[in-house]
Amino acid sequence: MTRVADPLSPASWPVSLQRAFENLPPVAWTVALSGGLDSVVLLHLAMAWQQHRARPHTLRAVHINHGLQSQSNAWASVCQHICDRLAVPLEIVPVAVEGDSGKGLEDAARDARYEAFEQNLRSGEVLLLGHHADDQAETQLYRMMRGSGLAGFAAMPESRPLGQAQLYRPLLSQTRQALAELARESGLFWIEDPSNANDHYDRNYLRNRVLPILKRRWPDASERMERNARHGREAVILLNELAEMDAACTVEASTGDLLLEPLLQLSEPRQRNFVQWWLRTSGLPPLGEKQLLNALPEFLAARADGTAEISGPGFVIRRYNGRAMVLNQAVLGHRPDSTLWQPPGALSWGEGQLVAERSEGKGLVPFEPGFTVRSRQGGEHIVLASGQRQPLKKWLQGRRIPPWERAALPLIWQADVLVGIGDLWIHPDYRALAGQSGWVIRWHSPPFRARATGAAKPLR
Ligand SMILES: Nc1ncnc2c1ncn2[C@@H]1O[C@H](COP(=O)(O)OP(=O)(O)OP(=O)(O)O)[C@@H](O)[C@H]1O
Repeated sequence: MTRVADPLSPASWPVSLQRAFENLPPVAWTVALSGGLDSVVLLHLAMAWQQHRARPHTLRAVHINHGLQSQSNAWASVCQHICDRLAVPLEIVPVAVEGDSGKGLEDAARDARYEAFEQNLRSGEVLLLGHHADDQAETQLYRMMRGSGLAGFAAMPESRPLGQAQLYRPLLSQTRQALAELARESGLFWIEDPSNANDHYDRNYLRNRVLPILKRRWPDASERMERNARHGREAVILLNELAEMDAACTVEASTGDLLLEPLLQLSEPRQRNFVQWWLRTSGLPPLGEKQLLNALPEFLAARADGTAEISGPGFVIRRYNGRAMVLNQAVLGHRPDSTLWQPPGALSWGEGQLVAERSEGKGLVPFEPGFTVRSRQGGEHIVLASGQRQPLKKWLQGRRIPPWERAALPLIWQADVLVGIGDLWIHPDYRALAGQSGWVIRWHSPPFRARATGAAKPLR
């Protein structure tokens, strides 16, 4: 960096840094302050920028105290001291990190931190993080070693939504060395995290051992990798746009199910890209490598009414009637025991519910002492309006009701006569007539389609 008198003055910043700050929305900024070099520099730069621009919007800082190290409270005090000197309000947020969540302490702490950021920020606010080019290179290498695919290669975006707020990383184009020089020249102080020296952790190993080797050969390795990451991010955007275009002809608007015929017209890589996008936008985890390469082609090529399925955590993809649908594993295969039911009132039936309301001239004629509700056993018949009998199986097939929904349907019996099926059918001889009151039945079917439990995790 070429410096004029004050190294913190925006006039002496490299153009890339000026541009990054220029691009930040002119709203309230919150700096995520860990007390380490990157975020301490970031806080001073943000302050200098605001003074330089004479912008009236507010600046504050937030420190997340994970309470994981003996010095955690000392870190919080240092952050407080730095902010007091700058007259920047600081909020210290303690979080509980669950070490036994199976993710590893580092990942659990990171998840807790981002959750705390999200809760701490108000709508329209901007959170600034101190990630720099070396963090980006480290993240890219780390994800590449985990085999995270193109999204991993794309590493961290410059900005992304964070709940109702927006997260930005204005230092991504700066190296750690440049930030350290600036901090030293400006007489800033910060804390070195002792755990950064522990090469047992993958990220530290990459930072302390691997990146220095790469930089000896290619001094600008971090900048090159950030360039690659940017290409990766653009490729991710383009692939998402392609999937959105494919969705126009392969997703049934009313149900969100996949239409198999148009999907099969796409090339195999495009099918894979689309299916992953489809799952992600439904808030579900993407398929693993083996499922994507082996199970998916088998599933797509299977007989339309075959038993092919692909399972994921909590969901299963099945096909029926030329469509693929994502089903909620928890509600499949329920066959409740036979139950006596005396309307009015509701009857819980497996994961669904039967409700009866009295009405004039409509619904099922009332019976004392009520009905018996049973699951399908096989071999049942229904009576059509013409008086003809028809096997229930054939009738259900004709209405294109998928097998798992058939199994969950409540069959309503009066003695040994099948008088109703959920709210789909009533025996013609048992319909209430004009002047007669009857039970109008509503069947709230179980939530078969898997719904998102939360939005898909974005790139960090
Ligand atoms: N305890 C913390 N409180 C507030 N902000 C933090 C804290 N830890 C990290 N940050 C923010 O995150 C930035 C990156 O920190 P760091 O490099 O330690 O993260 P990381 O461990 O690589 O994880 P990730 O990059 O996923 O956040 C910091 O510059 C700072 O802005």
